[in-house]
Amino acid sequence: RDPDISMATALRLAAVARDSPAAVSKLGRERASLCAIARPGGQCFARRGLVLRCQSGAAAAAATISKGGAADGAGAAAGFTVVMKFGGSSLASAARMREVADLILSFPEETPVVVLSAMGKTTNNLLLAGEKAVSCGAPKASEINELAVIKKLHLRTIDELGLDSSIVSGFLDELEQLLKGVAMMKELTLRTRDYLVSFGECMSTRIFSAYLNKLGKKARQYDAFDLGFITTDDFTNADILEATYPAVAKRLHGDWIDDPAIPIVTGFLGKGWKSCAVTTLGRGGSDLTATTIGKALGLREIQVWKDVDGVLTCDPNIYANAVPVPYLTFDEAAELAYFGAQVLHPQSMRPAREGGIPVRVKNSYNRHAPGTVITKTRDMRKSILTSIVLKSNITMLDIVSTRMLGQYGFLAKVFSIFEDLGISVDSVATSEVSISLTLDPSKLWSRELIQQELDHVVEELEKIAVVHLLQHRSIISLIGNVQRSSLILEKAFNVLRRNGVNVQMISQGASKVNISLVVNDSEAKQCVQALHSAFFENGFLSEVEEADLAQNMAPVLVSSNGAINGN
Ligand SMILES: Nc1ncnc2c1ncn2[C@@H]1O[C@H](COP(=O)(O)OP(=O)(O)O)[C@@H](O)[C@H]1O
Ligand SMILES: N[C@@H](CC(=O)OP(=O)(O)O)C(=O)O
Repeated sequence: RDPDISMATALRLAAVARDSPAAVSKLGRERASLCAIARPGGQCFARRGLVLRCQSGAAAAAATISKGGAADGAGAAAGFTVVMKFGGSSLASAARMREVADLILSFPEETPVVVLSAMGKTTNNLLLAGEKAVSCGAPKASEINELAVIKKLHLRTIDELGLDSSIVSGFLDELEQLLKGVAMMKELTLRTRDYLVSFGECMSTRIFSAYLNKLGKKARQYDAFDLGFITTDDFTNADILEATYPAVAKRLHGDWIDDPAIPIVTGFLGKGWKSCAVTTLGRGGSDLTATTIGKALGLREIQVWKDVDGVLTCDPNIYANAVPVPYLTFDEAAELAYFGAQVLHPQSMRPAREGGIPVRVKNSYNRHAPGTVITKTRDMRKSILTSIVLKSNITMLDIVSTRMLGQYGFLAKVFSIFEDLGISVDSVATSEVSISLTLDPSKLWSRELIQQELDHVVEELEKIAVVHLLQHRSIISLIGNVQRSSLILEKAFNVLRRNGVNVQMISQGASKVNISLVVNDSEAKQCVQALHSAFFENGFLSEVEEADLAQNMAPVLVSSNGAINGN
């Protein structure tokens, strides 16, 4: 009976009224009013500055619901409930687009914002086409095989969905012109590369939006760079800036009020704040687009639909016995992604964590599988090891001080060299006179001159240390419960010793959920398989659970007279 509540509060109440009627059953007529507010029409009045007065029957107490309200109510205010993101694997053909449309329409109770990646392997093909254009010469640019593959896929999809080819023909012509331009210039800058790959998402979203409209479900296409996604100007790996959240909320919300239609947004893309050019958020960046929209609109849930039954205990391409992990925390998911699990973009958990919005990883090929739910906290009591991640082809540096500098002078100097060269370090293990570390391959891969760069790092470090550069190494990351680290390490080293594998570096933070082990590339896959069978397939986890249970019960016996005896 609050006489004056904000729209955001009203919407939260409305959501409770709609989603859990039992919790508000005593409200009777008020519940009906609240449910009405949850409908798009109800919310529009308040958003436009009009005031809703909720009269409660005989009691005549009224609640005034006025515009007010924080950004966290914006999405709900416009009626949006979830973000549904579909990756390239979910959108590889016309048949898959039909499936995805059917999937979205199978949730009539939801009003989604849809985020799409490029169709199938289009991003890879665009990148390959760009690289070929650099060296093929302008007359040959039109004949690049990947260009033909991209044209064929999009035109066939359009045809099979019964749409008009004009939806993509302009993009395909411009793409060919762009490749000719690259061929003429004989160079592909990072900025041009981002513009080039943006064609994938620009076309997939236009096709899908037209298809939904054809089915009679009103949809509206958005290019993220026009929607308000403002980023740094770090082409190929841009960061989303704070201004994005209110801008995206305002635009989606305003458009919905004027003319409700399901937004179909390009994933992966943004607009550089200085250059105003198209930027991309790093490979797999559509996950980040989805979580950013989820936070901007304060939605109930962010769904990322993939081609696997959720986040699995390891990469199914490395080991087919991988099984889904039902629950993860944002920290675990971020660590997993950062250390190489392709299933999620490394930065994508940040907006979801900040907005406190659950992320659900689902399989668009198996929609009834429960998937993985990622939240801020989860019950860790039974958790030991959650997932094993492999990051291959990394470079390790073994740096031993020549003792020219004191201990902290040495560490400071080593890290300042990496800072000067703009190279990120992944994992570190250190003693008083030596440091072993691994370098972030994604930072190196995005550059052309990897070997020269590494030589330069070594040259700089050799001024103060003896340096061994060790290539073709892999990091195996054990993502698990930090409280059980001794148990995880005991088991892991047992397995590795039995397999004759020598661990070359180990790194574990104090509070982190990740233990990283460095081994040779050549033995890494076999290690992951052996570790997976030992932890997940041989009843180990249930054995530990039983042992824990026995241990917790054994020491404390309650006698019949109620006295407690330690044992
Ligand atoms: N731990 C893991 N759990 C699930 N999938 C993983 C894992 N590690 C790697 N993958 C790979 O990630 C793929 C899904 O991610 P991605 O290709 O980015 O999907 P999408 O393109 O649909 O967004 C899976 O097909 C699988 O091969
Ligand atoms: N199409 C981009 C962005 C993306 O997120 O793709 P996917 O959702 O298919 O991983 C890429 O391939 O990197």
